Amino acid sequence: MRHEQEFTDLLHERLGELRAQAEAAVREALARGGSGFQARLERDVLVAERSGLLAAFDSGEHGLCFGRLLFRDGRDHHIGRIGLRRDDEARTPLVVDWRAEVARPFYLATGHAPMGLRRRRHISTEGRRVTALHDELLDLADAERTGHEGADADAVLLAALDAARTGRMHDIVQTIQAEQDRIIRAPQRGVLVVEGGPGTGKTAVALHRAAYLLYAHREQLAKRAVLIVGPNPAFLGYIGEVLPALGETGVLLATPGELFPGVRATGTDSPAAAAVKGDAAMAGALARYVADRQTVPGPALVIDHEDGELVLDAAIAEDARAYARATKLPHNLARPAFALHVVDALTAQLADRLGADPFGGPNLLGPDDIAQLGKGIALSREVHAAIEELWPVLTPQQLVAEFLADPVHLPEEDAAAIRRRGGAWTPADVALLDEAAELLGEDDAAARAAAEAERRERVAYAQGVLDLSYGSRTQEFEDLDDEDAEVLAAHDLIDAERLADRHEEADHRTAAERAAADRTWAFGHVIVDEAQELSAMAWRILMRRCPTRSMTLVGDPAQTAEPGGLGTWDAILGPYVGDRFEHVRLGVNYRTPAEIMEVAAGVVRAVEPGFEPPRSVRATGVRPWARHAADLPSAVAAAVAAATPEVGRLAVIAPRPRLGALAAALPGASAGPEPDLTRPVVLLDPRQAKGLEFDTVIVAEPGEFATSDLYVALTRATQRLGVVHTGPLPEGLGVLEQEAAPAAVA
Ligand SMILES: Nc1ncnc2c1ncn2[C@@H]1O[C@H](COP(=O)(O)OP(=O)(O)OP(=O)(O)O)[C@@H](O)[C@H]1O
Repeated sequence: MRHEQEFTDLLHERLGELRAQAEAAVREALARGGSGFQARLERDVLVAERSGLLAAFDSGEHGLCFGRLLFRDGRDHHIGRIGLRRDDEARTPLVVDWRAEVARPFYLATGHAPMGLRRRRHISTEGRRVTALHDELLDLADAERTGHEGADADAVLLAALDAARTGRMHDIVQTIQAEQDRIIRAPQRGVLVVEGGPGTGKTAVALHRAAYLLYAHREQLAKRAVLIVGPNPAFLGYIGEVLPALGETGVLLATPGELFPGVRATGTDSPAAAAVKGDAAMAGALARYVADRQTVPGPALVIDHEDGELVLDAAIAEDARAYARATKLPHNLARPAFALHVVDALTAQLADRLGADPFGGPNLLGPDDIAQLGKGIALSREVHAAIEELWPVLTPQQLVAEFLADPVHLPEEDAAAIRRRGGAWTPADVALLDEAAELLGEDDAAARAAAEAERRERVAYAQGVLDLSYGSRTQEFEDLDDEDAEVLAAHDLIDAERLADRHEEADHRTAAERAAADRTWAFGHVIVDEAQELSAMAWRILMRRCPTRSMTLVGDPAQTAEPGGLGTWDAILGPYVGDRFEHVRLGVNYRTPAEIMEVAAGVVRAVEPGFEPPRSVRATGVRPWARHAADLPSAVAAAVAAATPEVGRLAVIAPRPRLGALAAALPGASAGPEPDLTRPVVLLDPRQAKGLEFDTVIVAEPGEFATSDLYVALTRATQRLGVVHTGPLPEGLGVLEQEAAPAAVA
């Protein structure tokens, strides 16, 4: 213990030195000022690079070193959240980044396959203090004893699983399991589907995979950024601290409704409307709708022009339209071809009339005269108005709003489900907007200008960095040392492409920030959580954002609830990659104790007899309970009062129509569209509860849940589950022990 404490102290000392160096470099660069493009560029590069280092050092504050590998050949490595090296000539590693290849035995070695290990040590810390050691002997011939050899190698894992929840997901670098490690480090290329039941660590694995890929392919991914798509804002808040805690910031977190820059999808669709809008048929309907806007006049348009009347008839418009469509360009980009053709035709018409030889000879106008006529026509406001009428310039917003007001090319029933005049955009509309933007060839100029204006308003980045380093001084840094110099030096480096893009005004934004403002951004890797929920139309957006198809898709078909959800992975991926995707399964549930999982599985088995849930890694001996009540809100309030733990979090999960009454009965609970999950009591509907977890869960009126929603709700608890109902219990929950109401209410 003393030795590991001394070593930890040394690491924190080194981290402090490195932090001080990075801060000094930033401050010096900013003070240097300098004018001119080159000077500013250099300063930017340095500031960005050092700020990346500072972020990594910050992440090393807690649990900097959590493991040690002692090899049979004498090698001895400490493993940490980030890597640090000594300040000697050889830059000797002090602690190795958990993602480095040499750290792998920490996660994979077993007694059967020790990978050269003699001993594996788990080091538990609180702040800078080493609190416990757990040694596993992998070489039984090893006679050395430290007194920390554990009979139970899973003690560290079980302690993590039992810990009270905080409303924020934590990283699992200390306890990644072998099956998870293989997924985290799977090759970057291609589509990897990770499937598993509730609590099998799909989300945790996806996030650690992002961290791993950013480490292993730093140069490429710092440039292109990683996109992580999650089902709702509360979920993104829940997972948002994991990657920063691992020192990674090159990631954009978004819901599918946030993928169209400049649009905030605050509206909601009925399930029927969401299903129609999510269907792949929508792409065809929109394409035909755009084609409808490329019109030919019924009666010819007669245009007043200074040199005489011009007649734009159906024949001219049809020819021009065929010509423009043949370019295969999107609508707005093909319009100049249409306009050109119309202007040429009208010019020929005018020239025929003005230059006609009364004696029947060839036209009297020369090429220059005709060119002059053409110029006049091309500049004519009336001609422009006629072209605009036949082939208007369209924005995605305008097109989709008009389409929704009067949907066409759909069966009447579908059209009726989505018909809407005005109102806020919904998440399902975002997929339509993106589709429209593709069809129209909108160049995003407006969105870019808006993003740029926002950027200018922000406090200067460089000043922000300085403030950050000063601000954090008050917290007294642990001295961390900087790991693998090569890793950290490459951290967040500004890439050549970005430099080349620079104009007079430097662009301080990270790749992730720039990606957020750019509809056409191609991400280096895309991770989709709760992937089973996405509609065919939402997949179209994601595939456009990831032309390399380097993707990790995470989901559980048994938890599918969205009406537009697609079902099988073959159906989802077939149109994009055929059958060329990897499919892996996680089978151990780390969240839900066996007692609760058994009940949840029973609910699914009632409709799907052969259903096999993931195996719970632990049992708590605490049985879930049910309570029949006359009045739901007061019974739930009493159950919450009786169950709220001193530490940890409690969630009440109820059908959406019940939330209002329950919120009134639970004044202390956080509720609404974006609840604060760090509060002791949270009130959610089952969709909001997706992906989250709480120490205690109370499910209200389970008879009103759809089966998949109920399965989600029942599997959110890490410790205790209760059910309060006024109506009958759904099949499968009858096994619950009925409990009397708490004394105060009874
Ligand atoms: N190797 C591990 N060590 C420690 N904790 C783990 C490990 N794997 C998973 N967990 C924990 O188990 C819980 C469930 O993980 P996670 O949320 O990633 O599961 P999931 O498969 O996404 O679940 P769901 O489908 O229900 O959303 C989390 O608290 C996570 O931190």
